[in-house]
Amino acid sequence: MSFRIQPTPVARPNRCQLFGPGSRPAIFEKMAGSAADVINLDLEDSVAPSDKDSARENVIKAISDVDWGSKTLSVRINGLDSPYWYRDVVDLLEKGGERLDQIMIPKVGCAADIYAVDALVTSIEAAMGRKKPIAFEIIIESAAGISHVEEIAAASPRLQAMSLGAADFAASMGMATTGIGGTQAGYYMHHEGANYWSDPWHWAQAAIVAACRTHGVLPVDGPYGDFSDEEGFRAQALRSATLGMVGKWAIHPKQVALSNEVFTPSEAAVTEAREILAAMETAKANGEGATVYKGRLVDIASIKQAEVIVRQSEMIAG
Ligand SMILES: CC(=O)SCCNC(=O)CCNC(=O)[C@H](O)C(C)(C)COP(=O)(O)OP(=O)(O)OC[C@H]1O[C@@H](n2cnc3c(N)ncnc32)[C@H](O)[C@@H]1OP(=O)(O)O
Ligand SMILES: O=CC(=O)O
Ligand SMILES: [Mg+2]
Repeated sequence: MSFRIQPTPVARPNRCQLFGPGSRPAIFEKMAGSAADVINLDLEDSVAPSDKDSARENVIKAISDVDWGSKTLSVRINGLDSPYWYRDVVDLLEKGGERLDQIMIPKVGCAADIYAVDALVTSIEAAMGRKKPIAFEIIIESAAGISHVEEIAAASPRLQAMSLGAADFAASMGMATTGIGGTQAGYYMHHEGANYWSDPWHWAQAAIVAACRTHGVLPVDGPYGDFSDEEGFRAQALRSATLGMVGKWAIHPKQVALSNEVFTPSEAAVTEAREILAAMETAKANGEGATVYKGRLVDIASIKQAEVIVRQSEMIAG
């Protein structure tokens, strides 16, 4: 326990982040017309080195030319280990216009990475007289990133969201897989003749959720590469939601509805949460801190659990 109140993350829907390569401007309108809450135009790993400059130009033009509606508009810049990132930041801030909400910093390994981008962004914003400060989101996708996840979550007041990037994470950790997220064939327990698959992403997700919740940042699950496997995506997303994450990336339009469905509290869940709140109101009126709801204990902690679901549902409904 701590006397400090846990900070509340920004109140905006983040159920699905739809990605698209900045080198593929033909899909930008389709992305804008999707049901994703967040759009991520990518300058990083879905863009070939030879296309980096033209992709940046496409993205800068699309920020103002495309009608993004009320979506959160984010651009993933290149990593700090590349020769491209500073030009991404300078051009996005100088030429991108006020519609851009956020930049995503990939492969963050320590708090100083965020400090470096923050310093550059802060200086350009001041020079340009930008009215709306740019928010940050980052990806934890390396051994260094997960090792320093808590200092990273605390690194800047600009930081709104943090994602687990399963592909680069697996590579950095030396994991024996080419799968991007989801069940991994080799990760199972064997007991009395049967195999039981476990979740190799669980510990990293739990570390991200804890760091994010400590510092008021939205925890988000990253990509699920096999976009033909809807049930695999749903299972991964359900595990993430159960663990405290608020949304997931879509790397194909097929995944948007699935993600929205999983990360929107169901009517049944909201009804039950409201009934628990009502039961606790009655308990309070009777001078009790604990009572019974559907044959199980509910107490003052149950109010906070139920409020998580009701608040999420109300925020999504607007
Ligand atoms: C590990 C990471 O870093 S993940 C994040 C970076 N990666 C990305 O951004 C990749 C994003 N996704 C893509 O580039 C593409 O979806 C691909 C390459 C996976 C598949 O592209 P395609 O072969 O065109 O897919 P497919 O033929 O199934 O597309 C179906 C329709 O959806 C459209 N579409 C495809 N991808 C997207 C997208 N990301 N956003 C919006 N629309 C899309 C296609 O244009 C096509 O539209 P149409 O029916 O009007 O012709
Ligand atoms: O950037 C995302 C990842 O999975 O790597
Ligand atoms: Mg990556």
